[in-house]
Parts: sequence; structure tokens; C-alpha cells
Amino acid sequence: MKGPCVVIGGSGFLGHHLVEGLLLRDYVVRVFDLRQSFHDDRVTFFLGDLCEKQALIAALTGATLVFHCASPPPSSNDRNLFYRVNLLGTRTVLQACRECGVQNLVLTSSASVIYEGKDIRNASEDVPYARTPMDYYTETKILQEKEVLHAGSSKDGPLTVAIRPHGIFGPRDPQLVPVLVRAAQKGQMKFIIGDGKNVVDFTYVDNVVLGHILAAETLEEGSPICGKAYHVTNDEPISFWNFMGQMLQGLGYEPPRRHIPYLLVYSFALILSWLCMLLRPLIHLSPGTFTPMRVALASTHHYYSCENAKRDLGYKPIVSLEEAIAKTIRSYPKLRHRSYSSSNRERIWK
Ligand SMILES: NC(=O)C1=CN([C@@H]2O[C@H](COP(=O)(O)OP(=O)(O)OC[C@H]3O[C@@H](n4cnc5c(N)ncnc54)[C@H](OP(=O)(O)O)[C@@H]3O)[C@@H](O)[C@H]2O)C=CC1
Ligand SMILES: CC(C)=CCC[C@@H](C)[C@H]1CC[C@H]2C3=C(CC[C@]12C)[C@@]1(C)CCC(=O)C[C@@H]1CC3
Repeated sequence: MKGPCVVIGGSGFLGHHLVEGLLLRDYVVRVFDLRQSFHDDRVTFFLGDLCEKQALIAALTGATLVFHCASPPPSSNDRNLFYRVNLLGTRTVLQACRECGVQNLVLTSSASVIYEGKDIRNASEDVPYARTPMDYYTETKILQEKEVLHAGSSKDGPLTVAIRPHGIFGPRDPQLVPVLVRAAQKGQMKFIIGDGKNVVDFTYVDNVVLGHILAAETLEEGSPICGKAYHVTNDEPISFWNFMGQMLQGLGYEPPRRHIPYLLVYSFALILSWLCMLLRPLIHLSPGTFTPMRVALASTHHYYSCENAKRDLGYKPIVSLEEAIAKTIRSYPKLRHRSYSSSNRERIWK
């Protein structure tokens, strides 16, 4: 038996998988979250807002290890919410860790802290943070990571390390596959934005979980990982549109085939986001998934080197991309196209 450890955000997509990974490895697990999304007799839930120190202290008392993987959803455009939770809330988490004598803190950061809409090819962790982040999510993930890594060097603080995953996917993800399928159902997935050759990282959730647990187990006084950030990916960059096409085909939808110029779509998304901002005092309009950030993510290269995680954490992905895509498709029976048939889907679309 190891632990006890606390997963802040343990009811979310990644957090729940992390809890399962920790239980498999015999950790004693507590979850701190706004809500309880599942039930397990082995897990103690503490419901509360991470911006409230007293609520956190109730969960952290007696714990030696904390994983912080809570964040507002990246699709939100609520500046105040991002600053309150990702920056001020993370400061509160650090303070609560100090007051409770928590030894180790593992932060879930994001590889997108260096992304500003331009190509990223095999970037290491030495690449500087984005100078002009494209949205409040990225802006506050940068501030959060700096805050946590800096705290790791103070004498009274917990030892800290940040894991930077990219494009997490897998069973129960409310974001990637459901958004993709909703777009396909509305007939919005007919076009490939740009030349369709952009290569990106998508990372299976179990690999991200492994990265977090290895980081926690390597983090100790004098370890080279203290105060550092690590990319954790599937280490198998893939064409963005090939990945999307495989997901869509696997669920019985037609993959996009026709091309549309990147600059045209990007300019349109930018104008739409300005319009939403200008009209906000009068009516609440939302660009939904059609934001400049998402258009850029769909059309640029963004893949990262995880050599440092391999060297310092002993990280090696345990689920290949091929297996991960198959497992994910199988996990969403409700999102399948109504005429889906696993035996004839190749014939339908080819
Ligand atoms: N998904 C991805 O592709 C990537 C995610 N990440 C990072 O991974 C982490 C987990 O992401 P993911 O699992 O996808 O997100 P989820 O939204 O599924 O999980 C986040 C959890 O945190 C909770 N939460 C939000 N605000 C608070 C708060 N103030 N106090 C307590 N709990 C709170 C959420 O509750 P509720 O749902 O009620 O808001 C939710 O249960 C995040 O830090 C994200 O930045 C990094 C790279 C890629
Ligand atoms: C064509 C198209 C836009 C399809 C929809 C898929 C998108 C919903 C995902 C494709 C890349 C994903 C991604 C994230 C969210 C979901 C996507 C935009 C993040 C922004 C999630 C949070 C992060 O930290 C970075 C991720 C990068 C990739």
C-alpha cells in the first residue's frame, strides 16, 4: 500500500483514468473535485472548489502526494474563470500543500504552453513559452506551470514536476471524439483545412496516466526532475487528418476529402471571434468549436519530443496509437452512425 494521494480534478476525464491507474498500483486514493462523477468503495471523495483553501485542507490533511489535474474546459472563453481557477486556484493548492506538509505535487500542464498558431516540429521542453498565447486557456496554463515549477525550488514547498500531455484521447473523453462526431452529424466535417499534411501528437489517456505516476515515483529531494516540465506523448506523430479520418470511419462516418484554404478558414474564425467579442455586451454569441485556436490546431504541425521523459522518468508509451484508436472507437458505441456496420464500413466509404 502506498499513499495516501489526492487527485484534484479526479472526477474529470484524465483524473478518473489516473485514479484507476493509481488503484491498480495499490495507492490509497482521495479525489477532490467540484462534483462526483463515479463511485468506487476504495476512493474517498471531497467535493469543493480548489480556490477555497479550507475545502482543500480537508482533503489534503495527511496526504503525501497531490496530482493537480483540474482546469476549466479549454473550450470556455471565460477569462475570469481561467484566471481564478488556473492561476489563483493553483496558488491556493500550493499554499494548502505547504500547510498540510504534502511532499510531492505533480501538475498536469499542457504541451500547448509553447503553441502560438505556428508549426511545432519535435519540440523539446527548452522551447520558450508562447509569447502570444491564442486563448485564455493557454495563457493561464503557462502562468500555472510557471507558478508550480517555481514553488518547487522554495524550501517550505512541496517538490514539484509538470507533465505536459498533448491531445489526450480515450474512453470517456467528453471533448475530442464527441466534438468530432457532432461536427460530422451536422455535415461540418466535409473539408480538410489546408493541404492536410500537418503532423501532430495525439496521446492515449493510459500513456498520460503512466507519465504522471512515473513522475510522482521519481520525484524526491535531489532528483533531476524537480521543478521541471516533461512532454508526454504517444511518441507516434500522425497526420491530423488521417487521425480524424480513422476516428470518423471507425464510427461509420465519412472522412473529409475536399480541401479548403487555411487562410480563408482562419480569417473567417478570427472575424467570428471578434464579432462575438464586440457583440458580447448586447447578446451572448459563442463561436463554439470554430475558434482561431482550433482552426490553427487542425492545420499546423504540433508534435513534441518526449526524449526527456524517457531518459529521466523511464517513460515509454504502453498503448500504441493503432491499439489506442481501436480501443477508443470501441468505447463509443452510442456515437456510431445509425447505418454503422463493422463488416461493411470499409465498403461504404472507399
Ligand atoms: N484533454 C486534453 O487534450 C488535454 C488536457 N490537459 C490538461 O489535463 C487536465 C485534465 O483535463 P481533462 O481531464 O481533459 O478535463 P476535464 O474537464 O475532464 O477534468 C477537469 C476536472 O476538474 C474539475 N474542476 C474544474 N474546476 C475546478 C475547481 N475550481 N475546483 C475543483 N475541481 C475543478 C472539473 O469539474 P467540472 O467538469 O464540473 O468543471 C473536472 O472534473 C487539465 O489540467 C487540462 O488542462 C492537457 C493537455 C491536453
Ligand atoms: C477539425 C476539428 C477542429 C475537429 C475537432 C477536434 C478537436 C475538438 C480537437 C482536435 C485537437 C484537439 C486539442 C485540444 C482540444 C480538442 C481538439 C481541439 C486541446 C486544445 C485540449 C487542451 C490542451 O491542452 C491542448 C489540446 C490540443 C489538441
